Amino acid sequence: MKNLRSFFSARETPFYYYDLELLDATLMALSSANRYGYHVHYALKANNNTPILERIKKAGLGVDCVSGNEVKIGLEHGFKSSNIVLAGVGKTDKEIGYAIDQNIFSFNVESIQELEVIDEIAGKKGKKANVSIRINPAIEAGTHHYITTGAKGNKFGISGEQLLESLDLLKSLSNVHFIGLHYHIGSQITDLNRFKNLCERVNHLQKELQAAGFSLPHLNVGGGLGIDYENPQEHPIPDFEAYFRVFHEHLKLLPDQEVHFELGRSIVGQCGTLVTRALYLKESDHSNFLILDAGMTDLMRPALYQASHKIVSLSEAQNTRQYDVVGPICESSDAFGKSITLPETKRGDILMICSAGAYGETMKNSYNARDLAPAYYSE
Ligand SMILES: Cc1ncc(COP(=O)(O)O)c(C=O)c1O
Ligand SMILES: N[C@@H](CCCC[NH3+])C(=O)O
Repeated sequence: MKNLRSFFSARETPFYYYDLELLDATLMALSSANRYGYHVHYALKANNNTPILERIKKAGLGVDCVSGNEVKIGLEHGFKSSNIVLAGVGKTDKEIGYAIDQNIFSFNVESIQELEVIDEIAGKKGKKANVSIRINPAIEAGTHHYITTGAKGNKFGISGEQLLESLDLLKSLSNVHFIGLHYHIGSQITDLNRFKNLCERVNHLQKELQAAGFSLPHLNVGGGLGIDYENPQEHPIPDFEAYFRVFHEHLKLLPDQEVHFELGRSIVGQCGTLVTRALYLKESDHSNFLILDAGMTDLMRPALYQASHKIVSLSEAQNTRQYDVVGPICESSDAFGKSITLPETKRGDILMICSAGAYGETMKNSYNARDLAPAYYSE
């Protein structure tokens, strides 16, 4: 911590700091837990910084993208097009055309109309596009409702029934190759039973598809494994062993069927920290405010999902106090936590907002004409 304190103190705040050794250790743990030959695609939306992507590529992962630009970033960082999947409910014709030109591994198709558009665009190019159909299994992920994606009423994918009703159409489209099913039920899922429920839904639909004469070579079960935001120091690496075991034990695979995952947060979440300084302290009748120079423009998750990130103070004070920790943005939702116990803090003290590696920088913005926080790395 001593070295970090001087590294942090010498720099203008706020900024992101990444522990690349922790990222490497996380990638090692992921790879040793994957004893089943699963294909893991990194969800690039979680963090697309070059040093991070370089390590992920070196570890042999593919990428999961949600826009043409993300496909481009993946390719520019050396990921093979045969290891790239593209999801998204609103793919534009331009993005579809680009991904077809790049020969990506598969489109994760989110509506019947999109399927027809991909078929048409591929036909014009004289190509055949691989497609997996994204299924909304209508199960609860037990996470904040803004980050469930496979529950009733979510915009993602189509129902299993809709797929079964569309099989004749699928057979009739000559420019798409129906290779698999795709699922992703949500993010920051800590109850592994939710994934067991997913496996049961997958098994059920696979049985119906087989009865209809479809044996698909690929199954993509998405990502969503959560991290420990409360105790990041105690649990810096998620339990990938237990996670993969759920799928190994509960998925009923067809002979030679390949399984794909799309993990984001669990790979990069814990290696990133938002480093900030105390700007002002202000007591009112109701609150004791600690006003930071980092805010919701740097890390949006607390304002958007009432998410809580552990705050660590580098103050050396012995006594503690409770603070309402807020940012400088002109929004009352710009707060990192209420009644947080911290060492007594004074203007200029450095604080770390932990577990900010995933959906931190990729969601940062310049509202209030703010500067974008830069990134530094442990190497
Ligand atoms: C389609 C898709 N795949 C994968 C992910 C990655 O999720 P996570 O970062 O929770 O692993 C997301 C984000 O929720 C997603 O929307
Ligand atoms: N952005 C969300 C996760 C959603 C990912 C995309 N479906 C978060 O910060 O937790």
